[in-house]
Amino acid sequence: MRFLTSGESHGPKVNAIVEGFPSNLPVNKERMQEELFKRQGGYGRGRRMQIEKDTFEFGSGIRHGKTLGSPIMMEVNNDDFKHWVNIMGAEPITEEEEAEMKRIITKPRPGHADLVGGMKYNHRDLRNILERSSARETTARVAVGALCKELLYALDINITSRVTKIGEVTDDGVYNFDELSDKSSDSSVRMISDEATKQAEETIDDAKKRGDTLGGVVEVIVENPPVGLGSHVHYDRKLDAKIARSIVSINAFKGVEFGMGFKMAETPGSKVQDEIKFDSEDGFYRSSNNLGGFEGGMTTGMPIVVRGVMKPIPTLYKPLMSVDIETKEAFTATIERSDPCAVPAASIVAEHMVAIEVAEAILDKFPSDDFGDLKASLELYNKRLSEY
Ligand SMILES: Cc1cc2nc3c(=O)[nH]c(=O)nc-3n(C[C@H](O)[C@H](O)[C@H](O)COP(=O)(O)O)c2cc1C
Ligand SMILES: C=C(O[C@@H]1CC(C(=O)O)=C[C@@H](OP(=O)(O)O)[C@H]1O)C(=O)O
Repeated sequence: MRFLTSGESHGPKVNAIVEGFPSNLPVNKERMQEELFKRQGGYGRGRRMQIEKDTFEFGSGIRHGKTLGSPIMMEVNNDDFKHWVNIMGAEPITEEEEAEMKRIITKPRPGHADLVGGMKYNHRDLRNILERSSARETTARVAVGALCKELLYALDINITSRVTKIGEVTDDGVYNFDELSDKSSDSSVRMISDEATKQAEETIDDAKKRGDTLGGVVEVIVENPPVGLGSHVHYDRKLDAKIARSIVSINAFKGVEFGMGFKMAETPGSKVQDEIKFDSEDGFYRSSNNLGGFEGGMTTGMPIVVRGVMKPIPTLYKPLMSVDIETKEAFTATIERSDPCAVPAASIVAEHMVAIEVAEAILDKFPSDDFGDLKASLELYNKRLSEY
Protein backbone atom coordinates (compact mmCIF):
# COMPACT_ATOMS: atom_id res chain seq x y z
CA MET A 1 0.00 0.00 0.00
CA ARG A 2 1.13 3.52 -0.68
CA PHE A 3 -0.56 6.91 -0.60
CA LEU A 4 -0.11 10.46 -1.74
CA THR A 5 -1.77 13.65 -0.55
CA SER A 6 -2.17 16.95 -2.37
CA GLY A 7 -3.61 20.36 -1.64
CA GLU A 8 -2.75 23.82 -0.34
CA SER A 9 -4.19 25.07 2.95
CA HIS A 10 -6.32 27.83 1.37
CA GLY A 11 -6.68 26.22 -2.06
CA PRO A 12 -9.88 24.51 -3.21
CA LYS A 13 -9.33 21.00 -1.80
CA VAL A 14 -7.09 18.53 -0.01
CA ASN A 15 -6.95 15.02 -1.47
CA ALA A 16 -5.50 11.59 -0.88
CA ILE A 17 -5.04 8.61 -3.20
CA VAL A 18 -4.44 5.20 -1.65
CA GLU A 19 -3.11 2.42 -3.86
CA GLY A 20 -2.68 -1.25 -2.99
CA PHE A 21 -5.64 -1.54 -0.62
CA PRO A 22 -7.43 -4.94 -0.75
CA SER A 23 -10.80 -5.50 -2.42
CA ASN A 24 -13.99 -6.57 -0.62
CA LEU A 25 -13.36 -4.72 2.63
CA PRO A 26 -16.60 -3.16 3.91
CA VAL A 27 -16.02 0.49 4.86
CA ASN A 28 -18.17 2.47 7.25
CA LYS A 29 -18.08 5.99 5.84
CA GLU A 30 -19.84 7.56 8.85
CA ARG A 31 -17.26 6.07 11.22
CA MET A 32 -14.46 7.36 9.00
CA GLN A 33 -16.09 10.79 8.91
CA GLU A 34 -16.11 10.90 12.72
CA GLU A 35 -12.30 10.57 12.67
CA LEU A 36 -11.99 13.67 10.50
CA PHE A 37 -14.30 15.58 12.84
CA LYS A 38 -12.17 14.52 15.83
CA ARG A 39 -9.03 16.00 14.20
CA GLN A 40 -10.77 19.35 13.96
CA GLY A 41 -11.57 19.45 17.65
CA GLY A 42 -9.56 19.78 20.80
CA TYR A 43 -9.12 22.68 23.15
CA GLY A 44 -6.79 25.37 21.80
CA ARG A 45 -7.78 25.34 18.14
CA GLY A 46 -8.12 28.68 16.33
CA ARG A 47 -10.92 30.19 14.22
CA ARG A 48 -10.17 28.23 11.04
CA MET A 49 -11.82 25.12 12.44
CA GLN A 50 -15.10 27.02 12.77
CA ILE A 51 -14.99 27.71 9.03
CA GLU A 52 -14.15 24.18 7.85
CA LYS A 53 -16.65 21.31 7.83
CA ASP A 54 -14.16 18.60 6.80
CA THR A 55 -16.77 16.32 5.28
CA PHE A 56 -15.00 13.96 2.91
CA GLU A 57 -16.13 12.20 -0.25
CA PHE A 58 -14.86 9.13 -2.02
CA GLY A 59 -13.90 9.92 -5.61
CA SER A 60 -12.98 6.36 -6.63
CA GLY A 61 -12.22 2.85 -5.47
CA ILE A 62 -15.43 2.16 -3.48
CA ARG A 63 -18.66 0.63 -4.73
CA HIS A 64 -21.74 -0.12 -2.60
CA GLY A 65 -19.78 0.34 0.60
CA LYS A 66 -16.91 -2.01 -0.27
CA THR A 67 -13.40 -1.50 -1.62
CA LEU A 68 -12.80 -2.52 -5.25
CA GLY A 69 -9.02 -3.08 -5.07
CA SER A 70 -8.51 -0.07 -7.35
CA PRO A 71 -6.98 3.24 -6.16
CA ILE A 72 -9.16 4.93 -3.54
CA MET A 73 -9.45 8.70 -3.85
CA MET A 74 -10.77 10.81 -1.00
CA GLU A 75 -11.26 14.56 -1.05
CA VAL A 76 -12.17 17.30 1.39
CA ASN A 77 -13.22 20.81 0.35
CA ASN A 78 -11.51 23.77 1.96
CA ASP A 79 -14.52 25.91 2.82
CA ASP A 80 -12.14 28.79 3.55
CA PHE A 81 -11.19 28.83 -0.16
CA LYS A 82 -14.16 31.07 -0.97
CA HIS A 83 -12.44 33.83 1.04
CA TRP A 84 -9.16 33.23 -0.79
CA VAL A 85 -10.24 32.75 -4.43
CA ASN A 86 -8.35 35.85 -5.62
CA ILE A 87 -5.26 35.06 -3.62
CA MET A 88 -5.16 31.32 -4.26
CA GLY A 89 -6.78 31.05 -7.74
CA ALA A 90 -5.10 28.89 -10.39
CA GLU A 91 -5.41 31.48 -13.22
CA PRO A 92 -2.27 33.51 -14.17
CA ILE A 93 -2.30 37.13 -12.91
CA THR A 94 -0.32 40.27 -13.79
CA GLU A 95 2.40 41.77 -11.58
CA GLU A 96 0.11 44.73 -10.76
CA GLU A 97 -2.67 42.39 -9.65
CA GLU A 98 -0.19 40.43 -7.57
CA ALA A 99 1.05 43.60 -5.85
CA GLU A 100 -2.55 44.69 -5.16
CA MET A 101 -3.38 41.52 -3.34
CA LYS A 102 -1.07 42.59 -0.49
CA ARG A 103 -1.06 39.09 0.92
CA ILE A 104 2.45 38.47 -0.42
CA ILE A 105 4.60 37.24 2.45
CA THR A 106 8.17 38.47 2.61
CA LYS A 107 8.70 38.18 6.38
CA PRO A 108 9.36 34.49 7.14
CA ARG A 109 7.99 33.08 10.41
CA PRO A 110 10.64 31.43 12.63
CA GLY A 111 9.95 27.71 13.12
CA HIS A 112 8.05 27.42 9.80
CA ALA A 113 9.20 26.18 6.39
CA ASP A 114 8.85 29.75 5.01
CA LEU A 115 12.47 30.89 4.64
CA VAL A 116 14.26 27.67 3.77
CA GLY A 117 11.42 26.66 1.41
CA GLY A 118 11.51 30.06 -0.32
CA MET A 119 15.28 29.79 -0.82
CA LYS A 120 15.12 26.20 -2.06
CA TYR A 121 12.14 26.59 -4.44
CA ASN A 122 13.09 30.15 -5.49
CA HIS A 123 9.87 31.90 -4.46
CA ARG A 124 9.77 35.56 -3.41
CA ASP A 125 6.21 35.18 -2.07
CA LEU A 126 6.60 32.87 0.89
CA ARG A 127 2.88 32.04 0.74
CA ASN A 128 3.92 29.60 -2.00
CA ILE A 129 5.66 27.59 0.74
CA LEU A 130 3.34 28.23 3.68
CA GLU A 131 0.29 26.91 1.89
CA ARG A 132 1.64 23.38 1.48
CA SER A 133 3.66 23.21 4.69
CA SER A 134 0.49 23.95 6.70
CA ALA A 135 -0.91 21.14 8.83
CA ARG A 136 -4.12 21.44 6.79
CA GLU A 137 -2.55 18.53 4.88
CA THR A 138 -3.04 16.29 7.92
CA THR A 139 -6.79 16.22 7.06
CA ALA A 140 -5.93 14.05 4.04
CA ARG A 141 -3.67 11.84 6.16
CA VAL A 142 -6.45 11.28 8.68
CA ALA A 143 -8.75 10.25 5.80
CA VAL A 144 -6.14 7.64 4.79
CA GLY A 145 -5.70 6.57 8.42
CA ALA A 146 -9.47 6.26 8.86
CA LEU A 147 -9.57 3.90 5.87
CA CYS A 148 -6.72 1.90 7.41
CA LYS A 149 -8.61 1.78 10.70
CA GLU A 150 -11.47 0.10 8.82
CA LEU A 151 -9.04 -2.69 7.92
CA LEU A 152 -7.82 -2.91 11.53
CA TYR A 153 -11.40 -3.06 12.90
CA ALA A 154 -12.19 -5.91 10.53
CA LEU A 155 -9.18 -7.80 11.96
CA ASP A 156 -10.09 -7.01 15.59
CA ILE A 157 -7.10 -4.71 16.11
CA ASN A 158 -7.92 -1.61 18.16
CA ILE A 159 -6.12 1.69 18.12
CA THR A 160 -6.60 4.84 20.17
CA SER A 161 -4.69 7.86 21.44
CA ARG A 162 -4.53 10.44 24.19
CA VAL A 163 -2.59 13.51 25.31
CA THR A 164 -0.18 12.98 28.21
CA LYS A 165 1.32 16.45 28.48
CA ILE A 166 0.50 20.04 27.52
CA GLY A 167 3.07 22.61 28.56
CA GLU A 168 3.93 21.70 32.16
CA VAL A 169 0.66 19.85 32.84
CA THR A 170 1.12 16.07 32.87
CA ASP A 171 -1.72 13.56 32.85
CA ASP A 172 -0.95 10.73 35.26
CA GLY A 173 -4.26 9.00 34.47
CA VAL A 174 -3.74 5.26 34.25
CA TYR A 175 -3.93 3.71 30.82
CA ASN A 176 -7.15 1.80 30.26
CA PHE A 177 -8.11 1.04 26.69
CA ASP A 178 -11.90 1.25 27.08
CA GLU A 179 -11.72 4.51 28.97
CA LEU A 180 -9.39 5.91 26.33
CA SER A 181 -11.75 4.95 23.55
CA ASP A 182 -14.61 6.63 25.41
CA LYS A 183 -12.56 9.79 25.73
CA SER A 184 -11.53 9.78 22.11
CA SER A 185 -14.49 11.91 20.98
CA ASP A 186 -13.89 14.30 23.86
CA SER A 187 -13.57 17.79 22.43
CA SER A 188 -11.34 18.98 25.28
CA VAL A 189 -7.63 18.20 25.76
CA ARG A 190 -7.96 14.37 25.36
CA MET A 191 -6.42 13.63 28.77
CA ILE A 192 -7.77 10.97 31.14
CA SER A 193 -7.68 12.77 34.47
CA ASP A 194 -10.31 15.49 34.98
CA GLU A 195 -7.92 17.48 37.17
CA ALA A 196 -5.22 17.48 34.47
CA THR A 197 -7.84 18.43 31.85
CA LYS A 198 -8.83 21.49 33.87
CA GLN A 199 -5.22 22.52 34.43
CA ALA A 200 -4.35 22.00 30.75
CA GLU A 201 -7.28 24.19 29.63
CA GLU A 202 -6.16 26.90 32.04
CA THR A 203 -2.57 26.74 30.84
CA ILE A 204 -3.74 27.00 27.19
CA ASP A 205 -5.93 30.03 28.03
CA ASP A 206 -3.00 31.62 29.81
CA ALA A 207 -0.62 31.06 26.87
CA LYS A 208 -3.24 32.51 24.51
CA LYS A 209 -3.59 35.64 26.64
CA ARG A 210 0.17 36.11 26.54
CA GLY A 211 0.23 35.73 22.73
CA ASP A 212 2.24 32.55 23.25
CA THR A 213 1.75 28.89 22.25
CA LEU A 214 2.21 25.44 23.81
CA GLY A 215 3.43 21.99 22.79
CA GLY A 216 3.02 18.63 24.48
CA VAL A 217 3.17 14.87 24.25
CA VAL A 218 0.69 12.47 22.64
CA GLU A 219 0.42 8.71 23.11
CA VAL A 220 -0.91 6.12 20.66
CA ILE A 221 -1.82 2.58 21.70
CA VAL A 222 -2.54 -0.38 19.41
CA GLU A 223 -4.14 -3.39 21.08
CA ASN A 224 -4.03 -6.91 19.72
CA PRO A 225 -1.46 -6.41 16.94
CA PRO A 226 -0.45 -9.68 15.23
CA VAL A 227 2.91 -11.04 16.36
CA GLY A 228 5.76 -10.47 13.90
CA LEU A 229 4.76 -7.37 11.89
CA GLY A 230 7.92 -5.70 10.57
CA SER A 231 11.24 -7.51 10.39
CA HIS A 232 14.65 -7.58 12.07
CA VAL A 233 16.42 -8.50 8.81
CA HIS A 234 16.86 -5.05 7.31
CA TYR A 235 16.81 -1.47 8.69
CA ASP A 236 14.00 -0.28 6.44
CA ARG A 237 11.71 -3.19 7.34
CA LYS A 238 11.68 -2.49 11.10
CA LEU A 239 8.14 -1.43 11.96
CA ASP A 240 9.14 0.63 15.02
CA ALA A 241 11.46 2.64 12.76
CA LYS A 242 8.66 3.20 10.22
CA ILE A 243 6.31 4.34 12.97
CA ALA A 244 8.98 6.71 14.33
CA ARG A 245 9.39 8.26 10.87
CA SER A 246 5.64 8.62 10.47
CA ILE A 247 5.25 10.37 13.82
CA VAL A 248 8.10 12.81 13.13
CA SER A 249 6.57 13.51 9.70
CA ILE A 250 3.62 15.19 11.44
CA ASN A 251 3.97 18.98 11.40
CA ALA A 252 5.74 20.22 14.54
CA PHE A 253 6.65 16.72 15.88
CA LYS A 254 10.24 16.53 17.07
CA GLY A 255 10.72 13.25 18.96
CA VAL A 256 9.40 9.75 19.50
CA GLU A 257 9.64 7.13 22.24
CA PHE A 258 8.32 3.59 22.66
CA GLY A 259 7.14 2.03 25.94
CA MET A 260 9.27 3.26 28.84
CA GLY A 261 10.96 5.55 26.31
CA PHE A 262 13.67 8.00 27.38
CA LYS A 263 13.42 6.78 31.02
CA MET A 264 15.29 3.69 29.78
CA ALA A 265 18.48 5.78 29.87
CA GLU A 266 18.39 5.91 33.68
CA THR A 267 16.95 2.43 34.34
CA PRO A 268 19.06 -0.76 34.68
CA GLY A 269 18.52 -3.49 32.09
CA SER A 270 16.99 -5.82 34.66
CA LYS A 271 14.07 -3.37 34.97
CA VAL A 272 13.72 -2.63 31.27
CA GLN A 273 13.59 -5.90 29.30
CA ASP A 274 10.22 -7.64 29.43
CA GLU A 275 10.50 -11.19 30.78
CA ILE A 276 9.14 -13.99 28.61
CA LYS A 277 6.38 -16.22 30.01
CA PHE A 278 4.37 -19.14 28.67
CA ASP A 279 0.88 -20.27 29.45
CA SER A 280 -0.85 -23.22 27.79
CA GLU A 281 -3.90 -21.10 26.91
CA ASP A 282 -2.28 -17.83 25.79
CA GLY A 283 1.05 -19.21 24.56
CA PHE A 284 4.08 -16.91 24.84
CA TYR A 285 3.63 -13.47 26.40
CA ARG A 286 5.69 -10.80 28.23
CA SER A 287 5.20 -10.06 31.93
CA SER A 288 5.49 -6.29 31.28
CA ASN A 289 5.53 -3.99 28.26
CA ASN A 290 8.43 -1.61 28.90
CA LEU A 291 9.57 -1.97 25.31
CA GLY A 292 6.22 -0.76 23.95
CA GLY A 293 5.44 -3.86 21.91
CA PHE A 294 8.62 -4.22 19.83
CA GLU A 295 11.64 -6.50 19.82
CA GLY A 296 13.98 -6.45 16.83
CA GLY A 297 11.69 -4.12 14.89
CA MET A 298 8.87 -6.69 15.09
CA THR A 299 5.62 -6.60 17.03
CA THR A 300 5.69 -8.95 20.04
CA GLY A 301 1.89 -9.11 20.29
CA MET A 302 1.91 -6.85 23.37
CA PRO A 303 0.20 -3.47 22.80
CA ILE A 304 2.20 -0.99 20.72
CA VAL A 305 2.75 2.08 22.92
CA VAL A 306 4.33 5.04 21.16
CA ARG A 307 4.57 8.70 22.18
CA GLY A 308 5.51 11.77 20.18
CA VAL A 309 6.50 15.25 21.32
CA MET A 310 5.06 18.30 19.55
CA LYS A 311 6.88 21.61 19.74
CA PRO A 312 4.84 24.71 20.60
CA ILE A 313 3.03 26.19 17.57
CA PRO A 314 5.53 28.47 15.79
CA THR A 315 3.19 31.35 14.77
CA LEU A 316 2.98 33.68 17.75
CA TYR A 317 0.51 36.54 18.16
CA LYS A 318 3.43 38.31 19.84
CA PRO A 319 5.73 37.52 16.93
CA LEU A 320 9.44 36.82 17.13
CA MET A 321 12.04 38.72 15.12
CA SER A 322 12.70 37.86 11.51
CA VAL A 323 14.28 39.50 8.45
CA ASP A 324 12.35 40.75 5.40
CA ILE A 325 13.66 38.84 2.38
CA GLU A 326 13.34 41.93 0.11
CA THR A 327 14.68 44.77 2.30
CA LYS A 328 16.91 42.56 4.49
CA GLU A 329 15.72 44.66 7.43
CA ALA A 330 14.78 43.21 10.80
CA PHE A 331 11.00 43.00 11.34
CA THR A 332 8.60 41.06 13.50
CA ALA A 333 7.45 37.96 11.58
CA THR A 334 4.15 37.85 9.69
CA ILE A 335 1.18 36.73 11.80
CA GLU A 336 -1.06 34.24 10.07
CA ARG A 337 -4.23 33.22 11.93
CA SER A 338 -3.07 30.42 14.21
CA ASP A 339 -3.88 27.83 16.88
CA PRO A 340 -2.45 28.53 20.38
CA CYS A 341 -2.20 24.75 21.00
CA ALA A 342 -2.94 21.91 18.59
CA VAL A 343 -1.71 18.98 20.69
CA PRO A 344 -5.19 17.37 21.15
CA ALA A 345 -5.83 17.60 17.39
CA ALA A 346 -2.34 16.28 16.68
CA SER A 347 -2.97 13.20 18.85
CA ILE A 348 -5.64 12.20 16.30
CA VAL A 349 -3.16 12.70 13.47
CA ALA A 350 -0.57 10.56 15.30
CA GLU A 351 -3.15 7.81 15.85
CA HIS A 352 -3.91 7.76 12.14
CA MET A 353 -0.25 7.74 11.10
CA VAL A 354 0.28 4.68 13.32
CA ALA A 355 -2.87 3.06 11.85
CA ILE A 356 -1.41 3.59 8.37
CA GLU A 357 1.91 1.95 9.32
CA VAL A 358 0.28 -1.03 11.04
CA ALA A 359 -2.15 -1.56 8.13
CA GLU A 360 0.70 -1.31 5.64
CA ALA A 361 2.73 -3.88 7.60
CA ILE A 362 -0.25 -6.26 7.56
CA LEU A 363 -0.72 -5.78 3.81
CA ASP A 364 3.01 -6.45 3.32
CA LYS A 365 2.96 -9.67 5.32
CA PHE A 366 -0.28 -11.31 4.15
CA PRO A 367 -1.89 -11.75 0.70
CA SER A 368 -3.44 -8.34 0.11
CA ASP A 369 -5.45 -8.44 -3.13
CA ASP A 370 -8.64 -9.67 -1.50
CA PHE A 371 -9.64 -9.01 2.11
CA GLY A 372 -11.10 -12.53 2.51
CA ASP A 373 -7.76 -14.10 1.50
CA LEU A 374 -5.94 -11.77 3.87
CA LYS A 375 -8.15 -12.64 6.84
CA ALA A 376 -7.92 -16.39 6.17
CA SER A 377 -4.15 -16.15 5.92
CA LEU A 378 -3.88 -14.20 9.19
CA GLU A 379 -6.04 -16.81 10.95
CA LEU A 380 -3.85 -19.62 9.63
CA TYR A 381 -0.72 -17.76 10.75
CA ASN A 382 -2.18 -17.18 14.23
CA LYS A 383 -3.02 -20.89 14.45
CA ARG A 384 0.56 -21.81 13.56
CA LEU A 385 1.89 -19.42 16.21
CA SER A 386 -0.45 -20.85 18.84
CA GLU A 387 1.20 -24.24 18.24
CA TYR A 388 4.77 -22.89 18.30
C1 LIG B 1 -2.96 19.69 13.87
C2 LIG B 1 -1.88 20.73 13.71
C3 LIG B 1 -2.25 22.09 13.67
C4 LIG B 1 -1.28 23.07 13.54
N1 LIG B 1 -1.68 24.37 13.56
C5 LIG B 1 -0.74 25.35 13.44
C6 LIG B 1 -1.12 26.72 13.49
O1 LIG B 1 -2.31 27.07 13.63
N2 LIG B 1 -0.16 27.64 13.39
C7 LIG B 1 1.17 27.32 13.23
O2 LIG B 1 2.00 28.20 13.17
N3 LIG B 1 1.56 26.02 13.18
C8 LIG B 1 0.64 25.04 13.27
N4 LIG B 1 1.05 23.73 13.23
C9 LIG B 1 2.47 23.41 13.10
C10 LIG B 1 3.09 23.82 11.76
O3 LIG B 1 2.38 23.29 10.67
C11 LIG B 1 4.56 23.35 11.67
O4 LIG B 1 5.25 23.70 12.85
C12 LIG B 1 5.26 23.98 10.48
O5 LIG B 1 4.68 23.53 9.28
C13 LIG B 1 6.78 23.71 10.41
O6 LIG B 1 7.06 22.34 10.41
P1 LIG B 1 7.98 21.67 11.56
O7 LIG B 1 7.55 22.28 12.85
O8 LIG B 1 7.64 20.22 11.46
O9 LIG B 1 9.40 21.98 11.23
C14 LIG B 1 0.09 22.71 13.39
C15 LIG B 1 0.45 21.35 13.42
C16 LIG B 1 -0.52 20.37 13.58
C17 LIG B 1 -0.12 18.92 13.62
C1 LIG C 1 -6.21 24.36 8.62
C2 LIG C 1 -5.78 23.60 9.61
O1 LIG C 1 -4.82 23.98 10.49
C3 LIG C 1 -4.04 25.11 10.17
C4 LIG C 1 -2.61 24.70 10.31
C5 LIG C 1 -1.70 25.86 10.27
C6 LIG C 1 -0.28 25.57 10.08
O2 LIG C 1 0.51 26.54 9.90
O3 LIG C 1 0.13 24.39 10.12
C7 LIG C 1 -2.17 27.15 10.43
C8 LIG C 1 -3.60 27.49 10.61
O4 LIG C 1 -4.14 27.82 9.34
P1 LIG C 1 -5.02 29.12 9.11
O5 LIG C 1 -4.04 30.25 9.09
O6 LIG C 1 -5.72 28.98 7.81
O7 LIG C 1 -5.98 29.20 10.26
C9 LIG C 1 -4.38 26.27 11.11
O8 LIG C 1 -5.75 26.55 11.10
C10 LIG C 1 -6.28 22.26 9.88
O9 LIG C 1 -5.77 21.64 10.83
O10 LIG C 1 -7.19 21.80 9.15
